[in-house]
Amino acid sequence: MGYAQLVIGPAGSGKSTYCSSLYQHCETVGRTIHMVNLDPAAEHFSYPVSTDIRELISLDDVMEELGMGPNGGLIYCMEHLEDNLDDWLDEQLDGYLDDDYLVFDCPGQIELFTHVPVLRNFVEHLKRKNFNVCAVYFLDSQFVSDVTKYISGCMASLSAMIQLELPHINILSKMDLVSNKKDVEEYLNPEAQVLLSQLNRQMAPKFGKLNKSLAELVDDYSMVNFIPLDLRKESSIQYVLSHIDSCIQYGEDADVKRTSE
Ligand SMILES: Nc1nc2c(ncn2[C@@H]2O[C@H](COP(=O)(O)OP(=O)(O)OP(=O)(O)O)[C@@H](O)[C@H]2O)c(=O)[nH]1
Repeated sequence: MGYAQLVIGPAGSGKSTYCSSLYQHCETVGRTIHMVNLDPAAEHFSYPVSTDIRELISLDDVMEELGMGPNGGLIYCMEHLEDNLDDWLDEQLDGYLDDDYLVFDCPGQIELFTHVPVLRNFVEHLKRKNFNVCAVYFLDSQFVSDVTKYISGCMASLSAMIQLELPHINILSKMDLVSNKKDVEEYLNPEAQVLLSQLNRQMAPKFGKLNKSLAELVDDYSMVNFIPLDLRKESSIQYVLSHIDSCIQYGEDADVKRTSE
C-alpha cells in the first residue's frame, strides 16, 4: 500500500510553496516523503524532485515542436501522460517501496480538475496500483475578501471533488496575508444563511433565487469547509498534514502491525 497527496488548485494558489514547506517540515520531523512534479511547465523547484513529468514531456518542447500555445500545450502534455500511464508512470512507481508517501505537485489549469478527464484517469491508475490518494485543494485566502469570489472558489473545489471522487481536503492558503483572522472565520465552515445574506447584500435583487441555490449547494455539500494554512507556523503545517494522513489512513496500518506484534 502506498500513500499519495494530489496537490491541486488554481494557478498561484500556493501549491508548490506548500510542497516545499511540507518537504522541509517532514525533514525536520524525520519523516520521508517523495516529491513528484506533474507540471510540464515548471522550471524552478525549492524541493528535491524525485519523479518529474518533464522527463517524459515538457511544455517548452511541445510549444516549440507543435506550435501550440501554453494552455493547449499543457493539455497535450497531460494527455500524453495519460497515454503513458502503463509504461512511463508504472516504471516510475516501481521505483518506490510499499508504504512510500508521494506528493504530486499538479499544474494549476482549472480544466484539469473540472472537465478534462486526465487527472481522474491518473488517480484511477494510482488506486489500481494500490495507492491511498487524497486530493488537497488550495484556495488563496484572498478569495475570502469577497463573498462572490469565495463562492466561485467553492464551486471550483466542488467540481474537483465530483470529478476526482477522492477523499478531499480544502486548504485556505497564504493565511499570513490575512490581517484580521475573524474576517475568514465564518468562511471556514460556511452556513447557508450567512452566505445568502452576504450575497444578497452585494448583488442585484434579481439574483436572489440564484444566490439561494448557490448558498444551499455549498451548505448541502457540507464537505466544503476549509482548513487555514499559515506556512510560518510548523504547527499549522502539522495540523494540515495530520488531517490528510487521517484521510488516507497513513500510520494506521503501521499502528495495527505494531499492536499485533
Ligand atoms: N505570503 C505568502 N505568499 C505565498 C504563500 N504561498 C505561496 N505564496 C506566493 O504565491 C505565489 C504563487 O505561489 P506558488 O506556490 O508558485 O503557487 P502554485 O499554486 O504552485 O502556482 P502554479 O504553479 O502557477 O499553479 C508565489 O509568489 C509565492 O511566493 C504563502 O503562504 N504566503
